Amino acid sequence: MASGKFITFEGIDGAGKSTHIGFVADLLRSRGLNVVTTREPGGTALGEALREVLLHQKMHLETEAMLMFAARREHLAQVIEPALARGDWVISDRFTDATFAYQGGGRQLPLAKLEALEQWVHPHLQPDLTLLFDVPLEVARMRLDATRTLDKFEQEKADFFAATRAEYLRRAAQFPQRFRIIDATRTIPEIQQELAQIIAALQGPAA
Ligand SMILES: Nc1ncnc2c1ncn2[C@@H]1O[C@H](COP(=O)(O)OP(=O)(O)O)[C@@H](O)[C@H]1O
Ligand SMILES: Cc1cn([C@H]2C[C@H](O)[C@@H](COP(=O)(O)OP(=O)(O)O)O2)c(=O)[nH]c1=O
Repeated sequence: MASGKFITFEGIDGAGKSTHIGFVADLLRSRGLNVVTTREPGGTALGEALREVLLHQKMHLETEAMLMFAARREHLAQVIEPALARGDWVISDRFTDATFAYQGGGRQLPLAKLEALEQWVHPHLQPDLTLLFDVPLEVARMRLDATRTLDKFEQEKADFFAATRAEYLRRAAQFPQRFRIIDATRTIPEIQQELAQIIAALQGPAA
């Protein structure tokens, strides 16, 4: 059986990543592949309950980081690992890079602590492809303001998002083999055209 791949979507709030998840999933499904779409924090009943707490309650920074990884542990056990074991493709709206970017970059938690949690929770698994939707802060903020009531993270100030974005870009440079930086200031059709090319290259001609 062909083995499925694990694709993650990342970026600061308002970059536009959620807009494109359905497009990429449909692209893969149209080629006969089984695709599971999911999100973090969340993806399981417990994970969604933790998401409610994480997005709306104030807490110690280390509690926040550990709850992100607790939700992830459940998500891996219940959704991601079984799907990959079946040969399905998995698309997750955020994964561990988000913890490095938000809790590490944005909130300045030492990265070594996050690396320790990562080693604990998924020592042997990394995404096959991480699509980093990158936009300047002002663009992201404008897109967010236009659409919704802001949660705990979305209410953070510009310097928080500058540090979050910088950590995402630092990780993209650190792991160039799995990251693709998407210039998300472009129009949705332009971005979709690039996504289609990236997915075609990932999938290979024979699939
Ligand atoms: N390339 C784009 N150009 C203009 N608006 C966009 C673009 N991509 C997304 N949007 C809009 O920006 C808002 C935030 O997009 P969303 O995908 O929810 O962001 P994210 O998931 O990264 O927080 C939505 O209203 C969406 O329609
Ligand atoms: C997965 C993850 C998300 N987050 C934050 C980023 C987002 O602000 C928030 C929820 O992510 P997201 O689902 O992208 O929000 P929305 O549905 O509003 O677009 O959680 C972290 O701070 N650390 C993490 O590890």
